[in-house]
Amino acid sequence: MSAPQVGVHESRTDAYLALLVNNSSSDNNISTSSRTVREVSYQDWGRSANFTRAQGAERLDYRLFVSDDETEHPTAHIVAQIGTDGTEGVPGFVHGGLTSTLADTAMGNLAWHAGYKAFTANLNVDFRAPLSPPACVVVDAKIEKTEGRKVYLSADVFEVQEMQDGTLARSNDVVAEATSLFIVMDKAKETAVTTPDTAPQNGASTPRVTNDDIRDHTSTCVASVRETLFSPGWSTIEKDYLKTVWAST
Ligand SMILES: CCCCCCCCCCCCCC(=O)SCCNC(=O)CCNC(=O)[C@H](O)C(C)(C)COP(=O)(O)OP(=O)(O)OC[C@H]1O[C@@H](n2cnc3c(N)ncnc32)[C@H](O)[C@@H]1OP(=O)(O)O
Repeated sequence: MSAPQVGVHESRTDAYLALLVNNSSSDNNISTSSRTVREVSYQDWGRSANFTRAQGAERLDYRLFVSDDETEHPTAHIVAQIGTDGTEGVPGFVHGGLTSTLADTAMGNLAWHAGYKAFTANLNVDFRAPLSPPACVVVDAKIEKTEGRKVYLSADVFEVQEMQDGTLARSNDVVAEATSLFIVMDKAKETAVTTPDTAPQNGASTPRVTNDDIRDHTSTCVASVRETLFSPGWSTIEKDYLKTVWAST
């Protein structure tokens, strides 16, 4: 397994990633220290015009991980920051479509990485608690079952909260619960799917978030979370967790 390709959010999102491992519980079997995950790099898609990547630090940024072990039950995980620019539905609250998109993205990618070239045919989302931007969330997706061309998946969205002592923790209260049915495409449709090599180049005009973008971020809440994540303490913890999560590091 090759080392993860780290992006500009290395310090922050790797700290979030630690939460995937740190907050294991009996009812959440994906977050065990024995599970290895690998990051699905933005680079893996070349410059494809991926909708969720056409955002910015003030809107949405995330990293995607899929389990990399030889398991019958692969999982996918997203750690995301939802900014304050254009992310609201009801004023003051994150648009449910954005939350749904993150769930769909985690489930869709899981399906594809498990070998199912499939479309979302049906997506159900129960919004359990409101989310206020800026927010940090973790999405955990898994495959429930498959029947012929049908792939049934589920995803839970949890908020990452900053504790009084400045540490981060994943809330046990779910923000949203999603279920979906993906249908493996028939051969005719398969030929229409652009691969990273042939994808349109319009992604080239999509600016990647830079460290300057992050530093320029003016939201006090996000700034506070960011400060925590960039702190030296987190760097140490991050390395320890990376050793656990990525066997090769
Ligand atoms: C290199 C790595 C790249 C990785 C990239 C990862 C990208 C990840 C992207 C991230 C995520 C983003 C993801 C995205 O954005 S996917 C994009 C958004 N989704 C779409 O555009 C899908 C649009 N719909 C269609 O194309 C067709 O309707 C599909 C393909 C879904 C089925 O049409 P098709 O003609 O092929 O199939 P069929 O009609 O013969 O039906 C077959 C069976 O399925 C059952 N059925 C059908 N629909 C439904 C339904 N709604 N509820 C319940 N059941 C349904 C149907 O009854 C039948 O069952 P049965 O009679 O056999 O029992």
